[in-house]
Amino acid sequence: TLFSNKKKKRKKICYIFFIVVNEFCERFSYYGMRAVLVLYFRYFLLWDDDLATSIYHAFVALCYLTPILGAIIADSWLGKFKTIIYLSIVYAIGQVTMAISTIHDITDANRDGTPDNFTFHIALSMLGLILIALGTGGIKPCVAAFGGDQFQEHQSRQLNTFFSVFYLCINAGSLLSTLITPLKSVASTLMVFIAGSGMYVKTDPEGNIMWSVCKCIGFAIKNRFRHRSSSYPKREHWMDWANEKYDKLLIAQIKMVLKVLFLYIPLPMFWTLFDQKGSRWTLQATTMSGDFVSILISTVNPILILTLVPIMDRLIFPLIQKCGLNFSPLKRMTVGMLFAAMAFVSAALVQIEIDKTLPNFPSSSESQLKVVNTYSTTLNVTISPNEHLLIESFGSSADYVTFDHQDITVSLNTNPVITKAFSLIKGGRQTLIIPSDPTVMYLKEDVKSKPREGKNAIRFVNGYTADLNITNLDSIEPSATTNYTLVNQGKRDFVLRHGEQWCEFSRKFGFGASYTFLIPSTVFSDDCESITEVEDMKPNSVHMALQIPQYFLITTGEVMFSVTGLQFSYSQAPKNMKSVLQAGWLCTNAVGNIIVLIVAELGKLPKQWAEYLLFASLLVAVSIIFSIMAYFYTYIDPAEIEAQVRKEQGLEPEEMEKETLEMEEKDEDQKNEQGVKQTKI
Ligand SMILES: CC(C)C[C@H](NC(=O)CN)C(=O)O
Repeated sequence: TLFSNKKKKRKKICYIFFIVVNEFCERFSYYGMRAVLVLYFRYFLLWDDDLATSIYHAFVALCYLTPILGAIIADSWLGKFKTIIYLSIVYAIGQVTMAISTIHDITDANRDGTPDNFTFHIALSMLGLILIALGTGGIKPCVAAFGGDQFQEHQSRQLNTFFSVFYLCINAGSLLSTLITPLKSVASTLMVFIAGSGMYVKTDPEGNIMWSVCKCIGFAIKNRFRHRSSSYPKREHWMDWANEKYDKLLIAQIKMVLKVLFLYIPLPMFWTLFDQKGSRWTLQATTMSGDFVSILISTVNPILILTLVPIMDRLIFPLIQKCGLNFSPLKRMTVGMLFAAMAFVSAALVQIEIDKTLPNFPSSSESQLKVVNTYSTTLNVTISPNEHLLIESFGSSADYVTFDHQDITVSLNTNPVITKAFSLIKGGRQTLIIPSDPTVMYLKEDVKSKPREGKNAIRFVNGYTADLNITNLDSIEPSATTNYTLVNQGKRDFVLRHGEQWCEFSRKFGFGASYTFLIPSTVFSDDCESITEVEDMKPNSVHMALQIPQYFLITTGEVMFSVTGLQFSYSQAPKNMKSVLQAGWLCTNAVGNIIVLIVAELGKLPKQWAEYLLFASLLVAVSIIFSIMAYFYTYIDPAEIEAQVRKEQGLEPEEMEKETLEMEEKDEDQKNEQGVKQTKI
């Protein structure tokens, strides 16, 4: 017996391995594609930021809505195994379609590197994304539930470990996703999953269960309405009004599912905060310093998951249990929400620090102006009505001057005095460039937000007497100013050239700054030494490491909330509705994403830190509501309830046991048979 038990255990580990590796590969493919999706929208389809982010969030929301479809197909029709196989094929077709849509040569007849027919590429990529959403979302509830199905009722500890390992694989897949192409991994996902085919415990679908559930609920509501008079005796539960027509077992199962779904109502709020990691927090990082921005953003969450899940499972939860505290799943989820709220408080504190260092940008009714002087002497600049600035040659005004009107007149104390009228841009920042011939002074528009991704915006004013060529820039005419170019952090070299003459100019950049470099007429004679710099925007000074606490808190929250939610959704579902409840759980994520979309569309509070605090407070309020709901929730053992109802229906426990035994024996025979077949092959 000992030998055969060990053998069974080893066999189980083996086929669980196929399932978790399958999840690893699938997440690998999904996150690998998702990581480059916004870039594809921005730089291939040439969409603007807003459209790219909206479509991205809509796609993510769709990926977490389609699980309902997958669950219906699995529980009512194909069974989980076949659903996973077929929808994985749809998934792979989606990835191929998406890949084809990125080949610009298909419509680039004139070979200029730009597609000629954007509509074709957009249509193809949208089709690809829909297929991917259908594939990834459709299989998601089935894989988790299918994994759970491999365990027997008494194996609840192993089941919990399975879900933790399953979650680890999700995150290991997402962590490594950038290294291997997504396409290969969909194919390997399928192969890994099929490889374990002969070993799995496959539960059969029980007819069109979803349709029966809807009909049963509809009947209960109608029947309750028909018997609304007080002369009819009350029933314990409103679903009991379906007793006249529907099987008691089905009614009991629906009650279990509805109880859990009701509990899910407040949960999207957690995901609303969680999913802002990828939007608001990423933007916050671009206003900070530190050279690990992209690495931090894409890897910190999965790395923390890989560390925290084992720590929680092996250390924290057992320790809490040893202290005699009952840290039930719903309590864990509540604490998870509170951690996410704390993460947002931490983000607000970081934001307050950042705000102290941010430039004072103009409001929508204001205009800001700075003056740069490349004239040969110091100038006294008067900006009507009462702004007087003294600006050295090849220098600038100390900071931007803010005006609440747009029409200004500028006078220079040259001989004769030069006066010129300008109209400033409302809500904009501009620089008045005074060239060597001040009569042609002109306005140049400046950046009015922090350069993206911690880059630096730089431009040059040519005070040299002839055209100049600067590395990577078009040639600049005398007295002209280039447009901004974005440069990365670190040391950058520029070569300035005019005919045979040249000199090299080096500059070390930080993060998120903006500079105007003034090139004097002596530039070649002093080997670029005399180039002066005007700091239009200071580099970021709050270090990105300050974001680590908020990532740590939200990931701790995720481990408590999400891993537990996954286990809870499986354990509280009746056998024939496991995928449906998994889908319901994933839908809370979709709704959370939709809320992010709506919030982004509605705009933000004037202060970002206030918005973070608002979200934190909302989640605390929601977690209080959830804890009250959880207090009234009684954990159930679906199998026990089903057995009890069966017993009440007259099916003797012995018969049931016999039935189960027969099924188990059948399963075992089937597996042995397949094992023999495989060995023969
Ligand atoms: C809604 C899911 C549980 C999301 C999950 N994401 C992560 O684990 C991210 N740390 C996924 O399945 O991708």
